[in-house]
Amino acid sequence: MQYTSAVGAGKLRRLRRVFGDDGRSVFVAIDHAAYMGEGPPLGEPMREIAAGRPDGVLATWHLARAYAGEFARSGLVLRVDGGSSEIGEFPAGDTSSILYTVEEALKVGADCLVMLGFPGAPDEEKSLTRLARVCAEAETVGLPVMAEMIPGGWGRAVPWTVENVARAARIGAELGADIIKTMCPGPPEEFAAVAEACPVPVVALGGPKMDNEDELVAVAKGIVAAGGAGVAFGRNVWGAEKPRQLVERLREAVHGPEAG
Ligand SMILES: O=C[C@H](O)COP(=O)(O)O
Repeated sequence: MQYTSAVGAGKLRRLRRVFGDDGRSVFVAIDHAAYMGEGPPLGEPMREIAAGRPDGVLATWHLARAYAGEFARSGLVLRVDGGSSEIGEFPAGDTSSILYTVEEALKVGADCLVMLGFPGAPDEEKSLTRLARVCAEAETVGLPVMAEMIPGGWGRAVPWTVENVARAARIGAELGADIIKTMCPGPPEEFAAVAEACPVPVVALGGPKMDNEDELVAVAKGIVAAGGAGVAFGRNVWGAEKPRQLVERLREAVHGPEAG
């Protein structure tokens, strides 16, 4: 029998809570209302998402508490940065802080933490320092961290090139993150360069709502085919007419037919 440290075992168990046996995951992001303006509708739509059995949900403190029962079978990825309602997708300047300690996150049942990193932004040192500090602290209690890496462009006009997204993902991993969430820089095939460059699993974020669900499901399939570990979609799921069915379709796209 081979023993691992207690915190190592804790991290392993928590990572298993947010990934399937195949090492892939369908995360649903429901944390928008705290910092991105419009957020997911409460009540029945939340229960609908939960009924689709996402592998994990990216949630705020409130949603983690309010829907603890509904999402008990999905891993909880707690948003720990924020404190400004102007963070959005493209911050003019970094106004974010760390809101919760790792102990508080454990109390609410977090299996993982999520926070943003903006490498290549003019004030990148703020978010990258926060990320590194939280990763180091979370490591001491065996709590994984998902870094949402949004490249700022390193002074160039077009920030989301394949090279920049791959570089951003790698930076997140180097600073200590266990999972990277980042954008797909173009067609899903291009995610291969991002996944290959990164030593930890990378999942693709969703972005604004698409008109066609078939296309969204095809993107999820393409991400996995390109070596991505899955998807973390928000608006496209909670904005769907039938969120439960969409989560099931995404599960099938990411994990294969028996998972749907
Ligand atoms: O955690 C929040 C997400 O980054 C936003 O998700 P979304 O772009 O798929 O709506």
